[in-house]
Formats: sequence, C-alpha cells, structure tokens
Amino acid sequence: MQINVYKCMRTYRNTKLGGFVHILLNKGVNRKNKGKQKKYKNTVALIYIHTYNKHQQKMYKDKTRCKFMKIAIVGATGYGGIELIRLLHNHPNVEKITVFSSSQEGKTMAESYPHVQDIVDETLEDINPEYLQQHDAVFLSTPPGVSAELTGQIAEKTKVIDLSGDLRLKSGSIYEKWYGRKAADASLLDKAVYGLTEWNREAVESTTILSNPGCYPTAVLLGLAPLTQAGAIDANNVIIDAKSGTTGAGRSLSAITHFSEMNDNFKVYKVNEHKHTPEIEQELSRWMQADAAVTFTPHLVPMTRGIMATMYAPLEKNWTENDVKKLYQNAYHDQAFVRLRNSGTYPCTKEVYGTNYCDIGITVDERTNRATIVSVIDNLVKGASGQAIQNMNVMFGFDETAGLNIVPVYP
Ligand SMILES: NC(=O)C1=CN([C@@H]2O[C@H](COP(=O)(O)OP(=O)(O)OC[C@H]3O[C@@H](n4cnc5c(N)ncnc54)[C@H](OP(=O)(O)O)[C@@H]3O)[C@@H](O)[C@H]2O)C=CC1
Ligand SMILES: CC(=O)N[C@@H](CCC(=O)OP(=O)(O)O)C(=O)O
Repeated sequence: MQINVYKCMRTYRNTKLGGFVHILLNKGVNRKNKGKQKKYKNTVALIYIHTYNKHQQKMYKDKTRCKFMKIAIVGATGYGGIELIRLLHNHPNVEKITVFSSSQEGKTMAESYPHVQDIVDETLEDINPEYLQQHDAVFLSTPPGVSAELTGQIAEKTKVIDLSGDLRLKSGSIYEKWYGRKAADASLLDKAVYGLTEWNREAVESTTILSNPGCYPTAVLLGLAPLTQAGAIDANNVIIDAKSGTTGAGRSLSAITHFSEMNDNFKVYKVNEHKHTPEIEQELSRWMQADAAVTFTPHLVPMTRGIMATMYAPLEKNWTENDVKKLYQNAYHDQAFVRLRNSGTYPCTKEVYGTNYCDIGITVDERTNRATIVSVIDNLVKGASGQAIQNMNVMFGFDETAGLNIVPVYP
C-alpha cells in the first residue's frame, strides 16, 4: 500500500493537488511527536490515494481503480528488452515486471547485464502463454517470427505490444516478400494497430494488439507526415537516406557489426531491399490515399545508438520555407516527443540520446523547390522501447509521457 501511495504521488507531484498534499505531508512529518507524525502521514496519504483514484477513474473513463500494472517482457535479455526495463523501472504505474527468456530460464537479469545488479532482481522465466496472460501488458521484444506465433496464443486475455515487424504490414504477401518468412494470420494483421503514436493515437487507445513501428520508419514517417498529409509532396519522388548505430541490429554479434568491421568504417546495406521500405510505403500511401514507392537506403555508422534520416522531397508547388515551418509547427506544437529546430539549425543524434524524442530540422531550397528534412531518434527509445511504452501509456489511459520524462544524455 505504502509503495502505491508513493508511486501515485510521484505521478501527480507536478499537479496542484499533488503539490498541496506534499506540503501538507511534509509539514506534518516535521511534527515533534513521532506517534502523531505517523498517524498524520497515513491519514494524508489515504486522502491522497482516494483523490488520485478519483482522478484516475476520470482518466480511465471506465471507472476502474487506479492501475498498478503487472508487465511481462519476452526477449528481456535483448537490447530492446533491457531498454524496456530501464524505462519501466521508474514508471509510476508499473508495479511488477516479469522477464521471460527462450534460452536463459532460471538465470537472473544481472547475469546477462551486471549493470542492473541490485536494481533488477527478477529471474528469467520460461515463455509460458498461460503465465503471460496473467499480466496486464506483454511486450514482445523478440526477433521476427516469434510474435506472429505467440500473439494469437495470449491476445485474448492481455494486451500485446510487439516490437518486431511481424504485425506491422497489413499484407501478409508483402511481409513474406520482404521478410522472407511466413506471415502472421490475416486476422492478427487486421486486428493489429500500427503504433506511430503521434499519428494514430485514437486507434492505439482502443487496441489490444499494438504493432510498434520499426526504428527507421519512425524517424522517416515523423519527418515526412506533415508534408505528405498536406499534399505538398508526392512520396514517389522522395529519396530517404538513413543512418543507424549498431544497436539497431540487436545484441547478438554479427560479421557486419562487430568492432573490427565497424570501427573507422561507414557502410551502406540492403540497397533497394530493406524490409522497412514497405512499412514506410504503407503509411505514406495511407496518408496520400495513393500508391507510394520510395527510395530508402540504410547505412550503418560506428556509433552505438542513434538514427538520422535525411529526406529529400520535391515540393508539389512553390512552398516557402515559412509555409513549411508553419505546417510542422501546427502538426507538432502539442506533441510531447517531437521537437522542431529553428530555421538553419539541424538536430544530431546525441541531442536525443537515451530519450523518446524525435528532433526534426527542415529547410526549403527555393532554387530547386525541394525540401530537406532531417529527423533524429534514439533507435532503442523512440525507435523501439520508448515508443512501445508511449503506446502502452495511451492504451491504458496513463499520462502519455509517464516513464519517459528523460533529459538526453549529453555529451
Ligand atoms: N534494436 C533496435 O534498435 C530495434 C529493434 N526492433 C525490433 O525489436 C525486436 C528486439 O530487438 P533487439 O532487442 O534489438 O534484439 P536482440 O537480438 O538484442 O534481442 C532479441 C531477444 O529475443 C530473444 N529471442 C531470440 N530468439 C527467440 C525465440 N525463438 N523465441 C523467443 N525469444 C527469442 C532473445 O532472448 P532469449 O534468448 O533470452 O530468449 C534475444 O535476447 C526485434 O524484432 C527487432 O527487430 C525494433 C526497433 C528497433
Ligand atoms: C542497424 C540495423 O541492423 N538495423 C535493423 C533495424 C532494426 C529494426 O527496427 O528491426 P525490425 O523492423 O525488425 O523491428 C535493420 O536494418 O534490420
């Protein structure tokens, strides 16, 4: 009970009520008489829970009690998994995290990641659908092919947030062409909601199967959405040039990403054949209400985290830089995690390091009538685990920024 009280308080500390209760409480605890102090503290705390629950019930609309979540993470030993743990550790509505593994059952998280010793003491469980269903939300931070299987077995009784690409493409045949593996059942693909939160919030709110976007598509689509939706560009003429740090490839070693291959090097890969191409095209054509075929070229750079997507978009008519700036201001002025740079300045990946921000710089070259959009994210946060938690917050009616209010790690 006490823990819940303080979790509640942490959530509402910055509200008027929360501040008032804190003053009351702190005043009370300075009372001389210890006995009175304890009684006073609990009385105030109980008032707080009652008030907090009333507020939460209003927020939830369905009159449930204040939710303290039991979370399951499958694939917890991967980079997405450990990032989920880092971010959920301080989430005010998360009470318990259970970690699941297909190969490390019985081991502790600290055996995989010593840096969480004394912070995360959960032991890794074997992946068991019945047990998974006893949690309020299940994050699948697993390779392609796993959630296509597992989601159908658990989605009846819990909410699934899938970080893999299995449920993003509505067309199974397109998935099979680009991923080279069997697609999930069409019924799952129909039900899954694509969780580009800023552009799909309403659908995210009411789904029980959330398909979290890929890292490149997140940076690209947030960068292109305002111009595409305003009909200012034809996505078929857009060139997308994206660079990623090596954690985008996951924790397991590969001949492409190990140190000797990446150090002092800069690589292009999967030219005209990256699996994110159809995902980007799917969303752009939804916005354009017309087919979209883009050129998307990914690159690997010797850095741990970060994605920079630079998009070159011919404008359909003579738009000034001011027109475009206004378009982006209108689109993102009230979005907590999308920040726009002032004219003439452009974001770099360090400026979003470890956070759920997507920072965007944009300019129009009136000489060529072409817009250049620069969009940066941390591939493991806004590109994966952070956006997954942002979607969880929307799905459960929590403050959308809960657990994600972090200042970038700089330098
Ligand atoms: N890294 C990134 O920047 C991004 C990654 N993604 C996607 O998120 C997912 C996780 O990525 P990431 O954490 O980087 O990958 P990792 O390779 O680091 O981790 C994946 C984890 O999945 C588990 N796993 C492997 N095989 C199976 C299996 N057959 N059944 C169940 N679990 C299995 C492993 O844990 P164990 O052996 O303990 O089961 C492994 O630690 C992937 O689909 C990835 O494409 C999406 C956006 C960005
Ligand atoms: C650097 C690097 O290898 N990045 C990965 C993208 C990770 C990702 O987002 O994968 P999913 O779409 O499967 O979730 C890649 O290019 O495949």
